[in-house]
Amino acid sequence: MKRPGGGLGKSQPKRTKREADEVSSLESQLGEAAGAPADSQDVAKRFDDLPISEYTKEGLREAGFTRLTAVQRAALLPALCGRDLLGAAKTGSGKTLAFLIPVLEVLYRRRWSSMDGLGALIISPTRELALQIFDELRKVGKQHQFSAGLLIGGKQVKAEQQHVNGMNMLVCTPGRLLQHMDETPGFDCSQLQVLVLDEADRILDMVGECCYAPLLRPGCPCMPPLHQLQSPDFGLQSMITFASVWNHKYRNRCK
Ligand SMILES: Nc1ncnc2c1ncn2[C@@H]1O[C@H](COP(=O)(O)OP(=O)(O)OP(=O)(O)O)[C@@H](O)[C@H]1O
Repeated sequence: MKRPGGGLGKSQPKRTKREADEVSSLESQLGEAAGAPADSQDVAKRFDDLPISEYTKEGLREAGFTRLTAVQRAALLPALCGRDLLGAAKTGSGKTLAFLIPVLEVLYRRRWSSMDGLGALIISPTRELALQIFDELRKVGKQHQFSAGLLIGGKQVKAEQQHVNGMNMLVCTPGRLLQHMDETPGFDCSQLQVLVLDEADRILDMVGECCYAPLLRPGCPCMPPLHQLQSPDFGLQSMITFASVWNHKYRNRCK
């Protein structure tokens, strides 16, 4: 796990004028895209043509990603515009980048810093998947300054507790997340900007019928109910859920 403020990649100075200009330009491009009818939007085929930061583009280039997959073409622009997303696509179709890029970009545009706490929570059903997501996050987020942590079973919870409250992004499995909610003093998810459930159908099978509101456990003090997180008093901009199979059970539970 990275230390608070340690960043996903190299250390960088405070936000520069170039970054501030880039954020306003991105906000205006995304504002236009959000206002345009969906069928009139020209969907980018290459990452370089997307309205995303140079840091993310550089991370993608370094990792060898140039062209969007079909699920990325369908999901990225709406998610970048801050819309909630409910998607299903088969294994290996590139869902991970379809949610990691919006996570990085929402925090970047909101000028999230090490002082702002937990801004993005990505929940995955298994350790192996969580680890894969974390590895991909480290690659594409390399140029950003955010701190990121991986919370999965099989490690000493005490060691994680020393750093978890300083993380901007967490990739976790449901059981370990619940453990931190129960046992880590000051663990706070109330400032979340983006919430991602990968393989949401499997997560819901694991945690039962309590669904997303309040995510994993009704009445949990460190995680306000979803409707509150989405109110103007809180900042949740988007919730992204993906499954590898689309079925009625998944759709009904996500309502
Ligand atoms: N645009 C892209 N160009 C090239 N390779 C890509 C692209 N997007 C994703 N990949 C690669 O394709 C592989 C599968 O992607 P990913 O793990 O995101 O799929 P997934 O749909 O999440 O599958 P799973 O359900 O198994 O997690 C990964 O190795 C990933 O790095």
